[in-house]
Amino acid sequence: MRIVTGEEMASIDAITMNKVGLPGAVLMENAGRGIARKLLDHYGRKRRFFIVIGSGNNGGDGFVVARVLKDEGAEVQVFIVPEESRYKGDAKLHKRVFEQSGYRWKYWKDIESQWPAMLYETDIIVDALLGTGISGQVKEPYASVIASINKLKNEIVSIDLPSGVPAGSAELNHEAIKADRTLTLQWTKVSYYLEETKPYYGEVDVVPIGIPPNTLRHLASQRYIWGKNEVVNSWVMSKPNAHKGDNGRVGIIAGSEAMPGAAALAGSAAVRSGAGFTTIATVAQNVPVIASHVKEAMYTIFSEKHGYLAPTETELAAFMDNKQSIAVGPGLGRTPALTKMVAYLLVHFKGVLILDADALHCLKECGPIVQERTAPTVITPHPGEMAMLIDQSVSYVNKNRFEVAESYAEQYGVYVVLKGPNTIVAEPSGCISVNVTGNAGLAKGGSGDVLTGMVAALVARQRIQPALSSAVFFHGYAADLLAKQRHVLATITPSDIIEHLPEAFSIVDDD
Ligand SMILES: NC(=O)C1=CN([C@@H]2O[C@H](COP(=O)(O)OP(=O)(O)OC[C@H]3O[C@@H](n4cnc5c(N)ncnc54)[C@H](OP(=O)(O)O)[C@@H]3O)[C@@H](O)[C@H]2O)[C@@H](O)CC1
Ligand SMILES: [K+]
Repeated sequence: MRIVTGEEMASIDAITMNKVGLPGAVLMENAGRGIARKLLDHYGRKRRFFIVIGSGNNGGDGFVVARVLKDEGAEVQVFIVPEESRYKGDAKLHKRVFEQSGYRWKYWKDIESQWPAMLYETDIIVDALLGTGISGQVKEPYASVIASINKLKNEIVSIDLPSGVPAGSAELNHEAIKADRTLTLQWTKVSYYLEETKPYYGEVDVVPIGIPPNTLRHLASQRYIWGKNEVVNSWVMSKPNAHKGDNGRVGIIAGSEAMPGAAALAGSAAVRSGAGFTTIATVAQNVPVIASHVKEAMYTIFSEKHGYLAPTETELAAFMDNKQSIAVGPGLGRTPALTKMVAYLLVHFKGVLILDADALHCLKECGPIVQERTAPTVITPHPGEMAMLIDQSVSYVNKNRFEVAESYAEQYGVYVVLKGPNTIVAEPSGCISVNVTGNAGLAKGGSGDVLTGMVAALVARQRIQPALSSAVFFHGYAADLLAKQRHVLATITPSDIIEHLPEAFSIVDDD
């Protein structure tokens, strides 16, 4: 499933109309009919609908919804916001079809003074004011209509997107509809995955409108949702007679005297995610503690300085040998020795190198080496670490997650796993996949260490892009399974996530 901006949606609509030959009025009929069907299925015919309609094609969808609901016997009141003369094209056509079906609309401005009272007698407000065609700040009279609707307690369902919310960005410094549900057309929009705009959408459901998949080849951007189907379809099963070497040799360089837990979590997650051999490199005094938690791993003791790892090149060279992937970062602390270690691994390690947590802070100094590296490099920053890497604020990163991840991946030739709600995986090619699993239970120290271990295990035995996106999926999916069982998100711990990985992985039935 693709994720699009308003401009992209408009260009695919235009290609469908002009090159494929499917008229816009048919797409609008499909859209309105699909939405009406969802409304009837969800709320039933006995509910009272109040549809507010704007002047563009989103309003045109509203006329189709109103007609189909009325045809089905539902109680529907229809109000238009602009002057009647503003309608043109497909919206004008469907306004006429609505009228010629024997149905009537009223002007919003004529009922404005009584409408809060009218709405007490209404169950559901359908918002067909503005869609993907909005530009700039919401103007009057739309701004006042939106503000009035938001004050009510009625259930609000938006068509395509909540009116006022831009489709492709989080630029929102004006009033926008706060929907309970959004029935979005054909594909979800970028702003649904951005922290600032997501809450406006409420629950989201996708309504196909009959755009042929073939038209997608005209889309330059490649943003996808990575869901259960993608995980299952891309998963490479272990051979029935596999031996442990076939399942990947994974190295985890993690932990310092004060932070043994990060190494235990990352190592344990790698083991639970199916790594054939997991070797944890850490400081000597940590080994008994970590080994009591991760019995299946092997241990390498690196030289240290004041309780922090400071391996020699010989130690690093020996550790790299035979490994398909190495993750470095969790619990290491930011030391000059870490920068040297990261630089050495970037140059000499020929497998997949995953840089996380403290190791990310070395990247700014190692930029040119990263660009020269031919083996895959993966970085797993949270928004704060991403902001540090590009010298921007966290809020800038949150508002521009897609662009930030994509441009860093392309510039440095790395795979960026930008964490947060709806974690993004950006490939150096510009392809982006977005995760839809996970919940607030993951917002805890240690949760990132678990993901790092999972990533290290999966990239060692699967193709890199599906491995990254699927690791993120399983991490969130385990949290969702826990949420279903316990309901209290705050009580979910990273160790619980690791324990629930077998259940999460069961969707790929890898036995
Ligand atoms: N055939 C198709 O293409 C299909 C499209 N589809 C549907 O169409 C939607 C996109 O339609 P669209 O492009 O007509 O834009 P849309 O969001 O309805 O509104 C644009 C109008 O709003 C106004 N306006 C703009 N900015 C404003 C502002 N800041 N503040 C206030 N008003 C503002 C401006 O009106 P004006 O002021 O010029 O009267 C402008 O004309 C899409 O989301 C989907 O629902 C589906 O039916 C499938 C087929
Ligand atoms: K809308």
